[in-house]
Amino acid sequence: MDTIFALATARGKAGVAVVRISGPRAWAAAEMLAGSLPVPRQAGLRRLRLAGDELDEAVVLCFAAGASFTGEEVAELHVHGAVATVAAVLRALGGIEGLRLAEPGEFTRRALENGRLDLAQVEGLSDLIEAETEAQRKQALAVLSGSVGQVVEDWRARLIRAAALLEATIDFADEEVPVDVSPEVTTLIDGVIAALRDQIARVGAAERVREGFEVAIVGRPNAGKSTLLNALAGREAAITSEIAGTTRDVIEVRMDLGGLAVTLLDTAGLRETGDVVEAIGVERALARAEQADLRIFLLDGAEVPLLLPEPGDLVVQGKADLHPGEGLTVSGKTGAGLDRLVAEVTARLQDRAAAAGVMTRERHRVAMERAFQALESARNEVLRGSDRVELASEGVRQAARALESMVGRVDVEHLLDEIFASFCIGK
Ligand SMILES: Nc1nc2c(c(=O)[nH]1)N(C=O)[C@@H](CNc1ccc(C(=O)N[C@@H](CCC(=O)O)C(=O)O)cc1)CN2
Ligand SMILES: Nc1nc2c(ncn2[C@@H]2O[C@H](COP(=O)(O)OP(=O)(O)OP(=O)(O)O)[C@@H](O)[C@H]2O)c(=O)[nH]1
Ligand SMILES: [Mg+2]
Repeated sequence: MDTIFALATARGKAGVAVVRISGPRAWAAAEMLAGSLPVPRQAGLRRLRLAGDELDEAVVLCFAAGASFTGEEVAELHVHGAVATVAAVLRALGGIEGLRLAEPGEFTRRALENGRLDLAQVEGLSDLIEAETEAQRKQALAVLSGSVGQVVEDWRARLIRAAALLEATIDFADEEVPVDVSPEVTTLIDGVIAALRDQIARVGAAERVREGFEVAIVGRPNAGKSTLLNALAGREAAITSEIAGTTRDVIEVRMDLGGLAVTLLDTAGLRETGDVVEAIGVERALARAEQADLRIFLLDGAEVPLLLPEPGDLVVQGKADLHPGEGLTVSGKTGAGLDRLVAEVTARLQDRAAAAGVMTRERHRVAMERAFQALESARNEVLRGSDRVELASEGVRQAARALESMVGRVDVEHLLDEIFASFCIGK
């Protein structure tokens, strides 16, 4: 097994940078530079040297094999965060026999291979590193902590028991079976089916928390959509002008609304138009608005053509400084009503986010769907009578295997490259 190393902290100038080394030669490599090592899990201040050349004064931290993030022997060099210092330390490590630079996500891949993390936890760690808002952070941390594995293990244990009960009746098929297991088996299967149905329905909300909700501002040309977007973003993200039909492309602004990641979309003003380019803009506006989680209809007196509000959408009167109206009124120009609008959007999205469950990815949904299908047919076989028990137990075991794929107990090699490709080097 190679010993790998990488900068674990972000690239570029910083107060302190951490270089991580993992593998059988990690301690030996750290000792070559530091002269001596502190006892495991205790920080020690050391001068790092290579062939008499002083590299830095660093804090060194070691973890023993079997008690580290990767499960391997690990050493960390906490050095001054200068670009040149990091470069010198990485160069020094690269010159040591048996050491090589880690690939993106390779430390985490080793943690997975050594059973320190399951596949869902790896996804949680990836999400945690990407987290920009409180809701993303909390959701990712729960997944990293093993919440998916716990739920899957509970379901799996119930299914294994159901399969064992069914198989017991196969073994005793020729003899007199003392008890009819089908009531207990159906109870077990029905319990898991209900739990699956509930969690499947919650994946969508969890995905919105993870990826961010989309909120589209729509309205007629000149309604003040781009001015409103700029006011909400706090910067001039979109061009505004008194000419109707100014915006053509969809303009995206990332925001944090009450801890939720939100992409706010400014769109072309909706109208029938002979202008070819503007017509493309209107098409794009309609397509994105239809996909969005919530639409803000910004009115300037008249109705918005070409698009109807859906339940849950917001209808807002714009240019409140010119014509004060009823209900929710805003002015992108003066800022009047913006706080209320933001509070209203936030509340609606928080309602939807509250439906998020433990499972956070399409991959989880697909696995749960497979398990669900297998259990539905297994349940039918149980109800059809004793000559179908083998099919029933096979269905239950198939469901258990589908669930296990969520945490990676069954073959998942093909997924790993994709997951780790999104990791940064040093993680
Ligand atoms: N300096 C430093 N800080 C860090 C990390 C790190 O690798 N180094 N982490 C990296 O992501 C995170 C902490 N995660 C860690 C997870 C497990 C172990 C670990 O040593 N696990 C052992 C022992 C467990 C225990 O003592 O309770 C194990 O699982 O056997 C260390 C860090 C965040 N902060
Ligand atoms: N008085 C007043 N004028 C506004 C307000 N919001 C926008 N305007 C003006 O209305 C005109 C159109 O504003 P935009 O924000 O470009 O309108 P839009 O809806 O993005 O227009 P299109 O991109 O063409 O669809 C500009 O002259 C703005 O200065 C407002 O709240 N009050
Ligand atoms: Mg505009």
